[in-house]
Amino acid sequence: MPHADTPEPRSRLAKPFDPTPLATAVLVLADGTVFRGQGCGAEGVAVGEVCFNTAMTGYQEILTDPSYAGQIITFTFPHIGNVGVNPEDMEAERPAARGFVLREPVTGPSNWRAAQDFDAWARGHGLVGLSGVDTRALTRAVRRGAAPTGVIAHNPDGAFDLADLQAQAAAWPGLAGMDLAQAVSTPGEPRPWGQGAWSVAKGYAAAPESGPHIVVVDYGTKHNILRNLARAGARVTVVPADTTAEAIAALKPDGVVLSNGPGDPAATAHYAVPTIRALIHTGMPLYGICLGHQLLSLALGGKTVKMAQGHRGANHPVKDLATGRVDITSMNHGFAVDPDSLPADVKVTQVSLFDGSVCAIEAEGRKILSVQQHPEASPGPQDSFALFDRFLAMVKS
Ligand SMILES: NC(=O)CC[C@H](N)C(=O)O
Repeated sequence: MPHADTPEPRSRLAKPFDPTPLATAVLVLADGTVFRGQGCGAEGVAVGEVCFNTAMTGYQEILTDPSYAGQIITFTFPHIGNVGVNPEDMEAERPAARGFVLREPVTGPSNWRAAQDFDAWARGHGLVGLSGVDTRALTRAVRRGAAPTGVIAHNPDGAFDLADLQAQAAAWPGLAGMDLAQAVSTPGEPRPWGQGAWSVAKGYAAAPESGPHIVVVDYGTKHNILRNLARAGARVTVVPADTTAEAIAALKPDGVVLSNGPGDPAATAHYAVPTIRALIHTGMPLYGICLGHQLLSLALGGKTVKMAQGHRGANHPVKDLATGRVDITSMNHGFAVDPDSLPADVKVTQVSLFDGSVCAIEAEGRKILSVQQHPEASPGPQDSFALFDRFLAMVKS
């Protein structure tokens, strides 16, 4: 009971969190927890691993990062939509994420770069969304449940069979053991980056036609990795995830980049590791980013594990063990390299200051650059771009 002298709440903040009578979307976790809110983006049902990203900017880049295949992304930053969406900020042709969860209704765009409204864009891409959720409570539930499975259902009529949605969530197998790289990889033949309709038509600077030739094995590469390689002076060719070492060698690369990508690295290993091992054997300079770093570690004899808490955000401090320098990085991973599994000639060179997990490795006597972070993701905003130049210097040395 309130005290008789308690003043009436005056501010808007004192209103109940979700006063809307009809929930037009729900998120149901496998354990039966239900979050109600307002639907946005596409109507329909989407199932996947529920994760959260703490970045304050870059929602379009996050939603179009192919590494999010099979996932529902909770944005802990409340204002999503304020800069709209535009063709230059796509990290892939289309989003691979399953859906998204927001605190506030989608904010209308107010930015000179905005080409489209976020809500309409999400609808057009079939991304099922939910707003009006207490994302702090959901984030805590995700942390407690170690990446739970969930189902988002968006139906303007507000009719939901919660038991059925929970059953769908419970039946989803989870990301552990799932190979998703092939599903998002470049299909078909090797493609030059920076020439032709794929990139120039979008207004990206053309890649140089000379310079070191870098082959990117596309396990779900973000376009900004390709742009950064081109910026650093490389001629770039993108090949499908299951390309053999012989087919890569036939392209006569000066170095090979193993890209980021979705799913469980151990499930992708059966076709990726033989290729990477053969490349290591030839002495080819290799640069592994995120999933690529995990696959490189597997190829060197290590193991990967599913993390209790994934890392997704733009302010993840990483310490270099040799120099003591700390970089603020962008991260997006739910698996990590097990440091105890690495053979004696492979050293951990960088660790996360959040949980001590492996952030970079070095292999004795080999031209290998291998990082868990996303150096192309502009966290600082340019702190990590130098890694691309470092790789090209390694290629030329
Ligand atoms: N961004 C990535 O490449 C992610 C790698 C891997 N799918 C993970 O979740 O750990």
